[in-house]
Amino acid sequence: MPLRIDVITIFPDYFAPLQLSLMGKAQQSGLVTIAIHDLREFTSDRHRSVDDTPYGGGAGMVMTPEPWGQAIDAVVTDQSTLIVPTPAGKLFSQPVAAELAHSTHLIFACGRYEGIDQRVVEYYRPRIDVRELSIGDYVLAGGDVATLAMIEASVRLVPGVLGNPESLVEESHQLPGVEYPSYTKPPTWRGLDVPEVLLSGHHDQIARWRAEQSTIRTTHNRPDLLPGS
Ligand SMILES: CN1CCC[C@H](Cn2ccc3ccc(-c4n[nH]c(N)c4C#N)cc32)C1
Repeated sequence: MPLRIDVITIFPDYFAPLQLSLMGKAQQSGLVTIAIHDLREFTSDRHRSVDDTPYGGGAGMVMTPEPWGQAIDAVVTDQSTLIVPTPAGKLFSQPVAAELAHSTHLIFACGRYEGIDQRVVEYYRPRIDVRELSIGDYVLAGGDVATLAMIEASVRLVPGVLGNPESLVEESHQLPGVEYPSYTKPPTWRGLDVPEVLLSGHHDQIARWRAEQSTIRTTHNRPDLLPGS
């Protein structure tokens, strides 16, 4: 059963990249089906409006609930998971990507303006799995880029999508922390040599060096990922 993904957005063109590279191949292979829906197709006024002023005042506009209700109702099943990208959401992570990769049906609601009327989440929460997710502690202009990131991170984990499953095995055995540095030909580039141990053929020494490099990089760049931190 392929993973089905429905994306609802006011900027369908944002998702053209999903036809390229790994995501495109995953769709061609039938492992994943991705459909993009223009929210404005679900409006009923001649201006095809999707936003209005916020109750309680405040800057900006809020996306009105009815177009979202119409659009989600058009694709939802009892197997659906509704993903709502928002800076207020739980942090998206590799374990979450792995969960989504094993879902049956994902619906991404890409908000804009100041976000989507909260009653959309409240309406679907008793009916299906609803997840408000954030891709990081910075503010984007909408949920579209976050949706692209979450789709790519999740779909690459769908069995059969990655040509070489070995890379997933290596990734899953990744020490707590960041990856070691990678090198390829030429052995010397602009006077800079590849670390000798990588040319030695001594796999135990290479594994030890890579683990050391991962720890050094994690300590410098991401001490929060160190064990016991
Ligand atoms: C000034 N306002 C503040 C609230 C959000 C407004 C823009 N916006 C509207 C919809 C929407 C969806 C996601 C995100 C977002 N930002 N950062 C992340 N990690 C996200 C994720 N996932 C941002 C969004 C801008």
